Amino acid sequence: MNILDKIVADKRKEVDLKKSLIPVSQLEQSVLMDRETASLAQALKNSGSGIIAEHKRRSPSKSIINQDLNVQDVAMGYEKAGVCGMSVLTDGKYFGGSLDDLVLARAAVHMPLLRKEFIIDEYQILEAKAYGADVILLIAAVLSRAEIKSLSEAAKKLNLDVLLEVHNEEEIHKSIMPSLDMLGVNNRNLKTFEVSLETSKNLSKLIPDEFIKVSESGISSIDAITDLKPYGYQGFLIGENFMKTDNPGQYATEFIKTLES
Ligand SMILES: O=C(O)c1ccccc1NCC(=O)[C@H](O)[C@H](O)COP(=O)(O)O
Repeated sequence: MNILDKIVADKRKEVDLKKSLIPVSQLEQSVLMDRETASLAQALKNSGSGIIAEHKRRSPSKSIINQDLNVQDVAMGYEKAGVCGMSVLTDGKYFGGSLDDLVLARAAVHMPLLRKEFIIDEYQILEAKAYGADVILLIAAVLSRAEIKSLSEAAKKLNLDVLLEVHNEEEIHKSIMPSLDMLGVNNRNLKTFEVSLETSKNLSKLIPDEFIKVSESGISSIDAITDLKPYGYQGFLIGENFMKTDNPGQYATEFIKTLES
């Protein structure tokens, strides 16, 4: 069983339990359900840097990255740096995140927030909205075309943007549909955890122009971004490179300043 299959098997149990503890009717009472969402796709279109900065305490590939930071400080630092949006990992078991992280970030900033989660059920999309997200992630490797359609359409009904993540050509062909806003190519091989920007480069030509292209994982330098831009990428999701520092917001500020100079 690969890591994604393991994560998803655990997630199914978690979602079933949560559905019995917190019914949909309770999620629907969140004051954040009526909040006007901000579009990450639009922010990326209008941006020179295209940075989406992630809050990530640990990961299956790197174990501990940084457990000493306050998510609100990180969010405010990223917003001040001028990133287009923030990705908040909400999985607890493998990434040390939570929905509390999402709602705390929401309380601290106005920029678009992506709920970075392994979404397999519409319930998690309602949770995303109820806890302050503007964007959800769908991972093609763990969903059928019919699931991608129903989940992305459910997100659009809540005015959430949809970022669909792919790892290969087959996943792109399976997934293309109008209810997606952004196509993210993940550079991390989930069997070996190796990262290669060649994945983004090779798959770029298969992504239709109407979708904003995002390159995800393993981006650790300005050169990487300069290298990817000619392939049509307008978004760059960066986690570990920012989070391994003592002050991710300050680091992101310097990074964006250099990128835009
Ligand atoms: O990061 C991992 O080890 C990982 C393992 C299994 C599934 C997903 C994983 N990461 C989620 C992400 O997509 C990344 O956190 C995100 O793209 C940022 O990557 P990085 O800049 O390399 O931290």
